[in-house]
Formats: sequence, structure tokens, C-alpha cells
Amino acid sequence: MDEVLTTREMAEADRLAMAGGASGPALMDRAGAAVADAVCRRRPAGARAMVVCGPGNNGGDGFVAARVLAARGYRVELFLLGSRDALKGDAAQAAARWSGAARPLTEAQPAAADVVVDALFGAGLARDLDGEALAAVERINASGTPVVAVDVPSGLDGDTGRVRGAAVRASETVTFFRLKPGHLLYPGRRLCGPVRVADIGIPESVLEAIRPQTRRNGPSVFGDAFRAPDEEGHKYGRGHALVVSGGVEATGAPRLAARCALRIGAGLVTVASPSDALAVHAAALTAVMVRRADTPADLAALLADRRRNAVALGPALGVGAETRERVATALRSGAHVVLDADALTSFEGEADALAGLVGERPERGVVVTPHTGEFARLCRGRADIGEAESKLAAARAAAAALGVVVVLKGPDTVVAAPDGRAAINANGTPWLGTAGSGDSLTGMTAGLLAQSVPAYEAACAAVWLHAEAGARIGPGLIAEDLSEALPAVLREYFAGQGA
Ligand SMILES: NC(=O)C1=CN([C@@H]2O[C@H](COP(=O)(O)OP(=O)(O)OC[C@H]3O[C@@H](n4cnc5c(N)ncnc54)[C@H](OP(=O)(O)O)[C@@H]3O)[C@@H](O)[C@H]2O)[C@@H](O)CC1
Ligand SMILES: Nc1ncnc2c1ncn2[C@@H]1O[C@H](COP(=O)(O)OP(=O)(O)O)[C@@H](O)[C@H]1O
Ligand SMILES: [K+]
Repeated sequence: MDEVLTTREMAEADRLAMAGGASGPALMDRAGAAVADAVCRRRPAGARAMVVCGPGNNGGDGFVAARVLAARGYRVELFLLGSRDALKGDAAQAAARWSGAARPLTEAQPAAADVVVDALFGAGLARDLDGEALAAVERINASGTPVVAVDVPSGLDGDTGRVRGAAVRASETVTFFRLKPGHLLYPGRRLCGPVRVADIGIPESVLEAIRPQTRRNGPSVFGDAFRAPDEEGHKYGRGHALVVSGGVEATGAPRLAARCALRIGAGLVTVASPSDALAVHAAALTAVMVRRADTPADLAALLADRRRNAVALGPALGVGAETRERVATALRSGAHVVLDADALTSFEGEADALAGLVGERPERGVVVTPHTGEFARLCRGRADIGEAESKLAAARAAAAALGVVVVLKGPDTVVAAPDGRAAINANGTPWLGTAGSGDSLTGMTAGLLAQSVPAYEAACAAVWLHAEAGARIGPGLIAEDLSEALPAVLREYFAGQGA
């Protein structure tokens, strides 16, 4: 159920279902009935339901919902953008079975209704709203009346999560068969409200032909790759993560990362520290080890020991030539690499230089974990990435250009692999927006890479487990809590695998 379909893929699912014997009107009937069910959960029979319909099949779903609601005793008024005669195909058939009036959309007064069904535009939204449609959306949003949106809130682009001119602010959304990217990407996610995915009779088997490349992030994405340790295993079988520290005034971030790397299961974790910070780290760390590394050559010497199989650089490391050299050293070693924060900003506007270094050792995993600001700096000058139509498209383009797994962070973190796979995360909490939260994610990623989880799955697992830990703590969360919340999160995760 975690596949996410683009509007084009959804149309293909529809086509394949019909080629396999499903009928268009039957699909539309189930879609409209699912919308009516949502209205019934919200308001009792007898309530005033206003259905606003557009000129395509989204409007067709609205006609079905109107018919079902009227039959269940609701007082239904239906308003249509355009004329009834202009409706085509399944929508025309659905309209023919609606015995009530279809009044002009300009007359719709949503403030007078108990609930609005928004069936103006769905997957077929082709341009920014204007004129009558725009005015109707503005009236709906000003009314304060609860809204059940059909497929997507009208005006929301289902592929990008962006608003085209204006969009309905829905109380809930009923979509069909699978989620679309716009339900998960902001601002779309907020405009949808809770999203219900209705089964309308499209068989699962259509997915084998469509092979969707996008998923909602969760254990279905990474569960096969991240398993509990083997019964007869030992710490050396769970890898050794190295976290590179900056100077004495910047030791907290790498320590947060190191602790998370250990908590998520790396067998050993070492902080590589410059001399001036050694004593600070030594005093603050117990299970995590400390080794001296003043120069990039020192780092290279530590990484020459191939048992140190994952390295994280960036948190509080400082921006500049020295950090670039450390990044180059890490990328030339045999270790898997996570780059965050200053490690990425040190390549500001030079994504190609970073891609060149990555390309020297294509066999090992590299994950970058920028927030939006770091991403924009790194990709400055790359119009193909900067002007991408969505966060999802931008992360994918960057992953392909850099040859790395990109974790583009935020409330709707996107993880993208160079081969086109992508996952959108949705289990977080705004309480994660706190100092050191990203450093913790970097550490979790390194800890999973150390355990030989492949880069894409490691990134997806780290993002999901980090968000899960954050959501469990919620109000009052500080970054130190994240590592401490992991044991309970991991226990449940492994229990879910039957481990
Ligand atoms: N696929 C499936 O499996 C199933 C799909 N189902 C349903 O079908 C929906 C998709 O239907 P759809 O393709 O007919 O598109 P839809 O969203 O109704 O809009 C197209 C119409 O709007 C118009 N229009 C567009 N933008 C506009 C604008 N800014 N301002 C004004 N007009 C604008 C556009 O006009 P045109 O661009 O041609 O001028 C055209 O007339 C989908 O969301 C789901 O609800 C379900 O029944 C279950 C099975
Ligand atoms: N509103 C939010 N909802 C969910 N997750 C969030 C939200 N804001 C931030 N986060 C998450 O918190 C982390 C913040 O990372 P970052 O900005 O690098 O923090 P820092 O640099 O302080 O460590 C990221 O994993 C991000 O996805
Ligand atoms: K809609």
C-alpha cells in the first residue's frame, strides 16, 4: 500500500484495470460512494451537503456522491462549473443518473451548507485556477464549512504538492487506489487534511506493469535490508562508524551523531577529534571511542583500517578547504560515507566537484543529508535541480547528478537514489525542528551504513526511525532524547518483522 502514484501512473492504473475487465462507470461509482461514506461519517442524514462539480471525471465522482447522499437522506445541492451538456464519458453518465438540478457554480454559497464535497478538479488539473473556479474556491475557504475533497483538494497539483493559483483547504481527502505525491509533499499535505485511500476495485496486479518508483517511506521500503543482529553475531559483524569532529568549540554535534550511530546498532563508534578537543570528548564519551585526527592525512590513516567501514562528516566541522579535503579523503577511502551540514556547504555551487569525487569509488555508498538551505547552496548554478517542479523532482535530479543518495530534509523529507527510487517521509513531528536533530539523523545513517545496510535503504531507515523517535517524544524534544528513544522504536520495528 506504500506505493505512491503520479497522476500519469494513476491514469495508467485506470487504463489497465479497464483493459482487465473493470468498467469505468463502476470505478467511478465506487469512488463517489467512498466520498459519500466520508460525508456520512462527518455529518448525520438530513444535513445540508453542497457538492461542487468540475467539468471532468472529478466532477463525475461528485455526481455519484450527490446521488448516494440524496438516497441516504441528505439535503443535497449540486453546483457545476460549465454546462451539463458539455460533460463527457463516465462523467456524463454519472450526471445522467443524478435527477436533481445542477446549478451554476457562481450561485454556490458554501457558508449555508453543513458540509461541502469538493469535486471541481482532481488529476486533470491543467493550469492555474482563475475566474469562476477561483472565486468558488475562495468562497469555500472563507466559509468555515467542513470540506471533503475528492481525490485532491481542487487547485492542488497532485504530482508536486503545489498550489495552482488557489486551492481548497480540505478537512479530509478521499483518494483512490494509492496516494499521490501531492498528498505527502507540502503545502499539499496540509491542504488535504487526513487522507483516506479508498479501494475502488483496481486490482493490485496493475502495479507490476506500472512499477512505481515512489513510495511513502516506512518499513516496507527498508525492512528487508535492516534486520536484527544474527544470534551468533559479534560487534565486529555490525561495523565500525567513524564520526569526524571539529575543534573544541564544536564537539556537541559529532557526539550526538556518534551516540545515535551506536544506538542504531553499529558495533563500534569512534569520534575522530583534533587534539584540542580530545580531552572534551574523552570526558564526555564512554561507549563511544575517541581517536586523534588533526589533519586529513590523520583521517586517511584511521580509514586505512578497513574495519572502520562508515564515516560521517559535516556536523559542526567548519566550512572551507580543510573540510573539503577531509571529504575527499573520506570519499577516496573504502568506507561508506554520510555528508551533512558543513561538509556540503564546503562544496557550495560545486556539486560537480563533489560528483567527481563520488565517481572515483562508485562501489561504496554515499548519502548526503542537506536541509533545504544546504541543498540550495550545494546545487547553486544547477538549473535542472533548482528549477525542478517539486521537492521530489529536485531530490531525484540531485541524486542522479551527484551519484549519491540524497536525503532532502524537512517536514516532508524526500530520500532519492541515483537509480530513480524515491521515498517521501510522513511520520515526523515539528518538534524535530530543534538544534542537533539533523546531527542525530546523520549518526543514525552512519550507524546503518556500518551495519552494511545499502545506502538507499540505510537513508530511508534512518529518516523513518529518527522521525518515529521524535514523534514519540513530541513536546519538549531535544536532540539528546533521540538516541534514548531508539531502543523502544527499534524493539517495535524488529517485533514487526517477526525478528
Ligand atoms: N483515473 C482513475 O482511475 C479514476 C479517476 N477518477 C476521477 O477522475 C479524476 C480525473 O478526471 P479527469 O482526468 O477528467 O480530470 P479532472 O480532474 O476532472 O479535471 C479535468 C477537467 O477540468 C478542466 N480543467 C483543468 N484545469 C482547469 C482549470 N485550472 N480551470 C478550469 N478548468 C480546468 C479540464 O478542462 P480542459 O483542460 O480540458 O480545458 C477538464 O475538463 C480523478 O481526480 C478522480 O477524481 C475516479 O472516477 C476513479 C477512477
Ligand atoms: N516540521 C517538521 N516536521 C518533521 N520533521 C522536521 C520538521 N522540521 C525539521 N524536521 C526534521 O528535523 C531535522 C532537522 O535537521 P537540521 O535542520 O539539519 O537540524 P540541525 O542542523 O539543527 O541538526 C531533519 O531531520 C528534519 O527532517
Ligand atoms: K477535488
